[in-house]
Amino acid sequence: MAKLTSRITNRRSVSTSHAVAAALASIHSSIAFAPTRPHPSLRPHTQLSIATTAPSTPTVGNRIQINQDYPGLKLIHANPDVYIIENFLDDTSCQDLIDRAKEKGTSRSPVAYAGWTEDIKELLGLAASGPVTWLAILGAWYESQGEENASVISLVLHSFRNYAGLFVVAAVLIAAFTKFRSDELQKLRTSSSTTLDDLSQIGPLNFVSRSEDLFAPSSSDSTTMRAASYFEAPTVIQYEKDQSLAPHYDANRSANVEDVNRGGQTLATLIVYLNDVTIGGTTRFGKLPPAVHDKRQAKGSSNLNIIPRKGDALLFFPADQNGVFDERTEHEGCPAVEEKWIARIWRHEERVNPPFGLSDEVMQRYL
Ligand SMILES: O=C(O)CCC(=O)C(=O)O
Ligand SMILES: [Fe+2]
Repeated sequence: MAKLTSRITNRRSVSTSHAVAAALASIHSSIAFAPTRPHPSLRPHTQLSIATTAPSTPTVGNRIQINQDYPGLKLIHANPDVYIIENFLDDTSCQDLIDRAKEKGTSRSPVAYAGWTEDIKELLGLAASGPVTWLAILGAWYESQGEENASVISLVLHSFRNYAGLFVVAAVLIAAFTKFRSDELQKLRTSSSTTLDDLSQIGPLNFVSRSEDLFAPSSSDSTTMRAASYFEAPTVIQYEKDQSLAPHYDANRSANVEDVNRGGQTLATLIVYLNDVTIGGTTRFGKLPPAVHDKRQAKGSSNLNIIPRKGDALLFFPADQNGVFDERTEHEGCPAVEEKWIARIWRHEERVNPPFGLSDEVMQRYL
């Protein structure tokens, strides 16, 4: 034991461990881990991608342009902009969307763990720069105690070997934690839903064509693709009593990696309420103040909290025109007391190819 103590205070041992630490640090920095941020809080995001985390926000810029002359468009919160569009869909279209969803059959709404790639990188980075490195060095130093002629070289070699083993263990534990987290997220969304991409039907057709008019690029926009190219196919969502969607973000801070097949970042969310709801089932924005003068604002709520009214649409922008995540748009579907039906279109940053988006043939034929 005396030998151990003398070695640990020995100058050469200290500088050796510094050298090993520096060597190991250079290994994991060359793997280019993301810089570490405060540990994320668990939040849902739905694919509906439910976002688990609010990012450290770079400045949010302007939202995408919309047709400001769209009939019935009413701004109920400015910066971030939230609009209501009265009578966006007629009763027949609302009922058709419900009937088509029932006909196709709905299933438990999926929840994707948005930001999982960033979270894994971050956790691996934290583990690698902290416990993995120090345990590797400590283990190597401990092993060297048993050796007759322990040298700096053997200490370094032991440290590298330990580092590799511990890194694999950390990666396995982080993967298991990520899977657990992903399973937990599923509980935060209890509705059922389906997508409708058959535009020969009146409900989906009217929803998509009106959304095209709303999102149509202005004349100053150089975009040549038609507006519906950027849409995910409409999703119809049913909430039965007590079903809800916990606070979440529709944007994904890792959209450029995780949502490449879905057109990248979600730049706008358009929700149409398909039936009247007199109690419960409101759409609440927990970071925004109430729209006190609007009749759709839930009375007594200290946040922007919209009462579903058949045919009305709600429009907001989860990210700016460059895809920068806007954490102020966090929102939730409050627990339903009465049955609630909505239809949703997400407008993405890029073309959304089938099967998530609409095919060129369908758009040319029906729109
Ligand atoms: O049900 C609601 O009111 C909100 C739905 C929603 O946020 C979504 O589908 O992303
Ligand atoms: Fe949402």
